[in-house]
Amino acid sequence: MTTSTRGTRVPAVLVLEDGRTFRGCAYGAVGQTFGEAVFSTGMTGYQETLTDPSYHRQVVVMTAPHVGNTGVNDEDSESRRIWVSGYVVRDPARVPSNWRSRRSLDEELAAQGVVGISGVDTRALTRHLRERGAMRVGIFSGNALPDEGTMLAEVRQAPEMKGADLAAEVATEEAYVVPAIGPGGAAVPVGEARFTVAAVDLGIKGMTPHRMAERGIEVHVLPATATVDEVYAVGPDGVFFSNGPGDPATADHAVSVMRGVLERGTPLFGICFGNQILGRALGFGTYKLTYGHRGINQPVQDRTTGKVEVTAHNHGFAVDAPLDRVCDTPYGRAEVSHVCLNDDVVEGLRLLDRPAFSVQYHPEAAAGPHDAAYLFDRFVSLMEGQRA
Ligand SMILES: NC(=O)CC[C@H](N)C(=O)O
Repeated sequence: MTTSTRGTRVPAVLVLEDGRTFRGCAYGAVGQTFGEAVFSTGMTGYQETLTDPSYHRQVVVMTAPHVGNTGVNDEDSESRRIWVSGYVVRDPARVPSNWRSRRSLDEELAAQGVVGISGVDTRALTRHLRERGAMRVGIFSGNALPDEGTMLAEVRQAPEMKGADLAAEVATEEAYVVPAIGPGGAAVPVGEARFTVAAVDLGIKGMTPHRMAERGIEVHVLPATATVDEVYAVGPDGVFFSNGPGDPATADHAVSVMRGVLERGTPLFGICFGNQILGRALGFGTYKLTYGHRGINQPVQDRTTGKVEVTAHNHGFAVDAPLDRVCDTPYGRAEVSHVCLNDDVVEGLRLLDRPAFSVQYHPEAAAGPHDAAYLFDRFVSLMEGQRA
């Protein structure tokens, strides 16, 4: 049973695995929770962040001081539920105000059993994570809290993100179809779309099939466990691998399915986890970033055009591929197509001899920015090229 903390001041404490603690008030559900502490720098889009399945098992610290101002609506969620395991804010809105708002963020977190904490100096916490790196954390709230030694011991027993295999925990169990959208916004009958795409769901966000549907693509979303035969059973013109939670080093099944697609030469597009899986399929390694990229204003350069885009990110791992040369892989030549201008992290991969590419960031970004939406058009061009 969870209760909302609205109007009350239930004490809460956040305990990092290195022993640093922050005190505040309960926000959302009262109880205790654990996860990996990460910070997001997005000033808007908290509903999309909370419902992004890639945040499964992460406690998200918002650097924007005011959160919850526009409440929660019935339209903007990226999936069926909130996935963050905990939520840390400085100064939540007391009264949400927006014409679409249906309930307050505090009520929504409580209704979904998500434990949060407010009144935290999120700037100090973010600086700490930036210096020491993402680490395990616990939030404990209630009128009778355990002593600090007990809380710290519990945090240190929680599972780490490195080595976590989480995609199957968030992905759909049943395949489903997102129909193409025709002129005037009408759904195109199944089977009559311009293109069919098999989308392997590793934690897909709702906006991704929508962005494809808008381009005349019928999207068959398949469970994370789908086999190469199941992918080809939908008769795809292209195959897509989604974003998702956890450590890409554990995604062996997805890597082997992707290799099956690369062998057949079907147009392939990957986003975020999908980019890391393409990296692995080509023989590159992946590694954990110190504190990751999360937010909606990260500068990325498309090295094929030289253009810089402002982009949405949510990743804690990255592909280890050389920036300065074209590499020979089992599937022909490959290169790093996109790079983050803040820290030179690999943000995209492109094959030169096969119709396959991927990006580490989010061209579908629902709260925006939309600078990278052209990547969906690139995927369409690859499918057109294959037909010609
Ligand atoms: N959004 C994603 O797909 C994240 C991929 C992976 N879980 C990471 O943290 O890097």
